[in-house]
Amino acid sequence: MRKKQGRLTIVKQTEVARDSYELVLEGELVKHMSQPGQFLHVRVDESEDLLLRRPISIANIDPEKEQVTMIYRAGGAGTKRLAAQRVGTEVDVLGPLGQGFPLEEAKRGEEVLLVGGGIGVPPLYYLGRRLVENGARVTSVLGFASQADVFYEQPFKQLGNVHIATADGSYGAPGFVTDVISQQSLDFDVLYSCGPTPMLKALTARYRERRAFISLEERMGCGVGACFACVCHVENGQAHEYRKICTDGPVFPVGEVVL
Ligand SMILES: Cc1cc2nc3c(=O)[nH]c(=O)nc-3n(C[C@H](O)[C@H](O)[C@H](O)COP(=O)(O)OP(=O)(O)OC[C@H]3O[C@@H](n4cnc5c(N)ncnc54)[C@H](O)[C@@H]3O)c2cc1C
Ligand code: FES
Repeated sequence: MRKKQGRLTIVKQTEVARDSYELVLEGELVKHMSQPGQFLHVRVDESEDLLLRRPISIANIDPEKEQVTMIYRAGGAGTKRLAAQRVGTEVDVLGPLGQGFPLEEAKRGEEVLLVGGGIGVPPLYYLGRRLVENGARVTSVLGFASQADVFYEQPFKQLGNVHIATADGSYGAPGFVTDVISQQSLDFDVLYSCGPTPMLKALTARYRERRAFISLEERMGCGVGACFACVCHVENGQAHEYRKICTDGPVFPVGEVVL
């Protein structure tokens, strides 16, 4: 597939939780974006010291306005630089990249469980919107470190039932998303998840035999299949069998790759 790259203009940049920003970009490149779970590779600014792009998931798309929303945590040098960019600034974006969540796996009327942790929550919002449009019934379980980190509870509530968990117990249920799933006896036809590796490992251990899909947000370099920084091994595969998270993923069927 031909690489897509363009300059998008910042039309909104708001802090939605502690050190977490909702960034809305506008421009022609957005017309190529439609698959939930794909990501954009963002050049945070034009300075020489931050040449490496940062991968950030698509959290929402408004095709009519040609706007894409991302939600990111400003944790390191690059994302902090991005958070300092103001409305009206142009940002260099490569994408959409990767293989997103398979929407067709959830049929009309089926129960879908969205399980997100921290910066893994954003791509599940656009996924949930598309699933609801397709007639699936969506329940979301969203985990955060603390109350100050919680974002997008209301938008998710518009899609269906929402359960929030915080690790320190300051909001919602105390503990992890997996605790909530057990306590509430939540079941599903299809599960989609994105979040930290320990969470994805726990879900894989439980739901290996189920219709479940996980998105990996851990390792990335070039974003386009050229550098091998994102390689992961296939479960029970030969030593030479691998997948590239950037081009084969970031979404994989549960149990396909070694976490
Ligand atoms: C497919 C994908 C989707 C993602 N979606 C989101 C999202 O929607 N919201 C969000 O907040 N974060 C997301 N991330 C994580 C985000 O890319 C990292 O938090 C970010 O790159 C860290 O950059 P930094 O400038 O804060 O840190 P720095 O420490 O300055 O980063 C240094 C280098 O390491 C890389 N790096 C560091 N941590 C990560 C990481 N966890 N994943 C990938 N590369 C990393 C950076 O890209 C950069 O090249 C996603 C990651 C991937 C792979
Ligand atoms: S990030 Fe370079 S090959 Fe995947």
